[in-house]
Amino acid sequence: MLKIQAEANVPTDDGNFRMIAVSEDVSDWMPHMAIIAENTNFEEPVNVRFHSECITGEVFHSKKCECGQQLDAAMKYMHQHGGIIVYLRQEGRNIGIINKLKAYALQEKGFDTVEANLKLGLPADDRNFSVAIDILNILEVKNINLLTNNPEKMKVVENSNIQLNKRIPLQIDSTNESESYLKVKKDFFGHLLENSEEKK
Ligand SMILES: Nc1nc2c(ncn2[C@@H]2O[C@H](COP(=O)(O)OP(=O)(O)OP(=O)(O)O)[C@@H](O)[C@H]2O)c(=O)[nH]1
Ligand SMILES: [Zn+2]
Repeated sequence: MLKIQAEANVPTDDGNFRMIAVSEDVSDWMPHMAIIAENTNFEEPVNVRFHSECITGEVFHSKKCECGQQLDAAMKYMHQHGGIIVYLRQEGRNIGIINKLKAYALQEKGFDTVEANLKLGLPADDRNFSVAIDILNILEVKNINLLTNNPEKMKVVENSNIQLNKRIPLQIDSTNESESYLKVKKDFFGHLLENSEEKK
């Protein structure tokens, strides 16, 4: 059963967060994390971000995707308004870093982010967000504002016991390197992304 294995307060550049490791087994070296801003008010709808791991973007600042900037923006948002980042160990839309790098190698040959996964015999997106719902239940969160552009994440909340009060967009402007990736997110996955021109 999924449970809290350990928790502690951690100061960051974006304020203080309670960092909680959640897994089924205490020997799990890659537990999911819930990080809770210190000003979070559980009596009101809680700002929540479900964030899937992306070591290339978050740690090494890859320009191929916007994951690192989304995580930074989410931390700043939670610091300002209160809220929780549920950090899910779903590297590469849950195909793992080895397969993601294999997919990147195919992307160098011209395949897009979806085609590359399929070419490897893997699903375009192998994530299941029900674990994020389980984590919110462990934290006794009942009503949320979800920071996302991904309609799949919204669907999961709508089909759960947790109330979705509203969506808060978390859009990062595209760069030359991320433009085609974000276009596939919009066209194939139906992400709620506005074009930069439309935004102006
Ligand atoms: N397989 C694969 N995964 C990728 C690629 N680029 C980024 N990712 C992964 O895509 C995932 C993006 O996760 P999120 O930012 O939580 O979610 P999202 O589906 O983009 O939805 P948002 O909530 O709108 O950001 C991470 O797990 C990344 O590692 C790629 O080219 N191939
Ligand atoms: Zn990424």
